[in-house]
Amino acid sequence: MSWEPLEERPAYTRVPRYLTAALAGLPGMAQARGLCDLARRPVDFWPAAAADILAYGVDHRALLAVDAAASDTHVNRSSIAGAGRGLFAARDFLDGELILPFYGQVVYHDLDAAAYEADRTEDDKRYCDNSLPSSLCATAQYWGKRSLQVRTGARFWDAGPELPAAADLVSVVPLLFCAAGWANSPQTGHLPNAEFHQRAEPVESHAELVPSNNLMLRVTRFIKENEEIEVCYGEEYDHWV
Ligand SMILES: C[S@@+](CC[C@H](N)C(=O)[O-])C[C@H]1O[C@@H](n2cnc3c(N)ncnc32)[C@H](O)[C@@H]1O
Repeated sequence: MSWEPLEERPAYTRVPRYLTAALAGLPGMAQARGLCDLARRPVDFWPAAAADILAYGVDHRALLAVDAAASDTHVNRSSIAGAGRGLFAARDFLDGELILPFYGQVVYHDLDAAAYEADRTEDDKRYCDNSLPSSLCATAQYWGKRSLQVRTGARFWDAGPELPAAADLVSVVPLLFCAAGWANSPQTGHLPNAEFHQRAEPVESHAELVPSNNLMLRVTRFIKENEEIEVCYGEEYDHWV
């Protein structure tokens, strides 16, 4: 199976090769067809393509496990009390290593405010591409909790004429199966062992998703096998709500 980008599309507008290749190994012809389709689409169309795949019955937790395993990590109960689940190293990682990509959907408005608007119905509070069935859409509150504010800078991001000009800082909601989206921040008094690293490569206009490999988790000090990977939500990426 070939996973080359569509004609005239830049290389980053693909599902990460390791992910598609691993997913393609899952059983079922329908899944395989769906995964091929996802791999061939530019990143802007992922939400719709992902919905198709999920509709075939792929469990997003299985995809998450595959995504994590492909980067020698796993998602498990956090070592931090009350923090839910977290991201763990499945092998030793050296200082400076790029661990795995953070990819997800860009949301151009204030998730925080939306989550607490009392007069909106539950349906209104769901955020998704129109093509996603509502059962697969996360609520604003869920997205708010898991979103990361990414400073794009004009040179990174030309939001396009139909989007708000203030796309300098956008909320990015990781896809359900993006393992990097499960990294916690260290407890007070503890030091992080990783950071977000944004590649200084311009992103094309109208990008609705942060492409894979644009934003990576990078090791900042030696991480031992089975240690939790913790990242400060920091000055650049300062707002896990
Ligand atoms: C990106 S999510 C990380 C995955 C999350 N632990 C989960 O199970 O969904 C960020 C959320 O994790 C929790 N969290 C992260 N770091 C934490 C910490 N040091 N202490 C307590 N909760 C934390 C907070 O609920 C935060 O909104």
